[in-house]
Amino acid sequence: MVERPRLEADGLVRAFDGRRVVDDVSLSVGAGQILCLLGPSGCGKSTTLRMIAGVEHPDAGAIRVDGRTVCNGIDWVPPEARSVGLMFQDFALFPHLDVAGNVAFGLSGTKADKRARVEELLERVEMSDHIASWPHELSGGEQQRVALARALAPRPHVMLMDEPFSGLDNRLRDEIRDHTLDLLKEEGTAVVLVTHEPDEAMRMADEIALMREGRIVQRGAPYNIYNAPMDRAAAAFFSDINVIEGRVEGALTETAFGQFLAPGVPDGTVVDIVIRPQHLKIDFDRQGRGPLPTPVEGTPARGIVERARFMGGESLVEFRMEFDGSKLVASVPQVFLPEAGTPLWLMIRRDRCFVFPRVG
Ligand SMILES: Nc1ncnc2c1ncn2[C@@H]1O[C@H](COP(=O)(O)OP(=O)(O)OP(=O)(O)O)[C@@H](O)[C@H]1O
Repeated sequence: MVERPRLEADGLVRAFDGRRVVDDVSLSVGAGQILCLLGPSGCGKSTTLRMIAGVEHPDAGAIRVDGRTVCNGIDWVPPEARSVGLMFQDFALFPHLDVAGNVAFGLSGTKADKRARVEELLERVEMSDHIASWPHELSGGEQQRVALARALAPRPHVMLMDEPFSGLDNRLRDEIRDHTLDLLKEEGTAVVLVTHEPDEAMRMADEIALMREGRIVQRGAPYNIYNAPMDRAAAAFFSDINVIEGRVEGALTETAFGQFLAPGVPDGTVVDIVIRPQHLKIDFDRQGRGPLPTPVEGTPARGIVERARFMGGESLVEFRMEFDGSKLVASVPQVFLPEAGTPLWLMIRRDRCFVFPRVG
């Protein structure tokens, strides 16, 4: 039997001043699954989350938690009765309650039951030593861990998180993210996480839903979204990109790097051939001679190094291409800092580039 999703939303719409900021958004999340709503500022991520939480009324659409309708234009279940936990960046702890009091806040049952759940969760977020501390005595990361324990304490079926880690410094953020991920998986909570950071989505998500102007424009596993973006903007959202212009003739585009396939694209269409810096291959050892063309890597083209920078995990080398003076950037996963003015041959992995008809 197929397990029913814990959270389902169908056709959510929300307009402000006649403008649809959420426009027909549907999603479903299973137990222990993390869905990331990813997109630029203002694309409607938070409004979607707020509708699921029940603090914003949709103009249209339905929401179900474990198959129970919590909102559909007729029925309305208030936020506190939806079995939905919330964790936001500025979701502060109650300053007048100690750590135990904060985590116990939403719990019902006997005093002993509540105490047991508080202790269990604090142990899992490694905050047992702080059970009697006050919020102001904790660091930002510690407060975040208590907030996570508090949100999970009532065993919500669905957890909604809006940029929950953005207030933390980098090192702490990675640690807390991993911790949070483990805990959410263990609890089997269905999670919707809102973020505008692709790195965060790649790290946390089982599925990414890419949003743009109120709509989900692409969804899939992080690997698929990264490796098969729907258009140039989707590719550019995840990393810097290089773009080579081409014009289609007979389902092919002729460029200085050889031919690229453009199946189904009408003749005369201008296309963008998009390639990420790590897939632009530098041919290191040719003493001025380019390598022979291959079916996978096409024809080599020569560029002159303009600048090379070491970024820690990679070197970024900027080239001015001889064929048209355009700029291309290659990423090399090691220290590689050629002098400005050095000519080098570049090749493009055919299986790593995307060909999109140019928009606008
Ligand atoms: N209560 C409101 N009244 C009017 N406009 C609103 C209201 N809430 C949100 N908006 C507008 O709706 C659009 C979407 O906002 P939303 O907060 O959902 O975007 P977001 O993708 O979460 O952005 P961010 O990452 O910046 O939080 C924005 O243009 C915002 O100004």
